[in-house]
Amino acid sequence: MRNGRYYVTVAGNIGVGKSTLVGILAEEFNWQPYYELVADHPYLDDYYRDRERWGFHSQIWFLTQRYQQHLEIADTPISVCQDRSIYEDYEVFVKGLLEQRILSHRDFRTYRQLFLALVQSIAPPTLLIHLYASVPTLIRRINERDRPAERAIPPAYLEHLNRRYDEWLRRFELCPVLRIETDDLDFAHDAAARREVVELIAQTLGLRGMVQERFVP
Ligand SMILES: Nc1ncnc2c1ncn2[C@@H]1O[C@H](COP(=O)(O)OP(=O)(O)OP(=O)(O)O)[C@@H](O)[C@H]1O
Repeated sequence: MRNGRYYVTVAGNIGVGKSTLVGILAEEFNWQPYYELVADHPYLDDYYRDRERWGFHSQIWFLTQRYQQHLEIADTPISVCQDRSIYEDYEVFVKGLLEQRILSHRDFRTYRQLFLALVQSIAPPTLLIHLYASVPTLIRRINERDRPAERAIPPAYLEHLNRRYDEWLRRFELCPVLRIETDDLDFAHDAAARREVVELIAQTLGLRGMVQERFVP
């Protein structure tokens, strides 16, 4: 806890349940939620048409939005929970684009310089929650949500992202990491699973007594 408030960030693959969990934490603990901004992305259509041409522009847009959100979080006087952090932009997505040769080494180095300069001024989270699900589960959840742009996401890409998350989080040392396996933990629809996940996070943060009180019928 920094200055008497928690900053919890939720990391994980597409459709794993990050925004669902952020909503739950905001409700349970009265924290300020911060969701991912994807609307109004001015490069997205161009990017899907020609990834090599627009990948760098698109990532700079994401980085700018995320940095602004981190500044807002730093200014928020109460505890916050965040759907994806700036670290994932670089460690999972940008490094992934380099690996897939969508981003050139030259653009990658430029991005990295900017990223490293920006993160220097950002306070690390109190806790990073890594939500994990296997690819078949991710596909089921993405289909359930049914966003047109996501219908064509190849399973191999979700697998690649799962690998990138694991590789990154093995090295991550900025704050404690709580990994939650969600294949058999449906906190979106099942009240008992929701209680279980809230309790686990509360215990991890040392909030246990407070949560138990909330559960008294
Ligand atoms: N633990 C869970 N078990 C089963 N279904 C879940 C679980 N968590 C979320 N869902 C369902 O999966 C879908 C995706 O959830 P959500 O939008 O929270 O994912 P996300 O990680 O925020 O995705 P993205 O980053 O792509 O926006 C929703 O339909 C949600 O109800």
